[in-house]
Amino acid sequence: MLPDLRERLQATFRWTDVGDDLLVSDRSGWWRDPIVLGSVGAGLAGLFPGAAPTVVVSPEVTGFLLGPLVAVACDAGFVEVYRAGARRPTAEPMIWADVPADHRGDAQRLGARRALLTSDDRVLVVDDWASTGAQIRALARLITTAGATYLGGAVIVDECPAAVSAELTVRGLLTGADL
Ligand SMILES: O=P(O)(O)OC[C@H]1O[C@H](OP(=O)(O)OP(=O)(O)O)[C@H](O)[C@@H]1O
Repeated sequence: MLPDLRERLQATFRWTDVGDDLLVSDRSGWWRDPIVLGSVGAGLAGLFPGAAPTVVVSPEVTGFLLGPLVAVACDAGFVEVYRAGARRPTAEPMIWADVPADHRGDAQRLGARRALLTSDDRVLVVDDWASTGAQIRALARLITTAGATYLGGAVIVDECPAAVSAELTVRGLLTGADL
């Protein structure tokens, strides 16, 4: 299944030329494609065979689409991670982790509801893309601060430097070079 999924992810991805020699990724074709949507959850879960996560954690916004697909494939639950300032504050107590600079060079704070992660949890971070790894690094810190076990990061595209992927146990279905 995996070679077909990889090919399908490549076939349904586009770069959009926004001028000034700048290309931005258009990932919407992945979600529009029933085959990708139906198989990407199991595909990402399969990057961590035997890991048996109890919870999948993903940042908004794309992670809210992708994370639950992986959670279902793992028989795990799902916890949302919000970006500070992106919406009205969450009412429940939160646990936060700072991202000094993301792939755009912007600082961020990522937060999850404190009560949803416990020392019994084995947590898999899921996202569509890892670029510098800064957000996954912050999420790993958030998870361990909560007392839970960080298993790694499963992403569709891993374009982190190899040392960063190894440090953070990031595994991808595709590399940046595949696109
Ligand atoms: O490895 P990093 O440098 O931390 O970058 C990775 C992040 O960048 C993208 O998010 P984006 O900010 O584009 O938000 P989105 O989820 O709304 O697409 C992607 O979905 C990851 O969350």
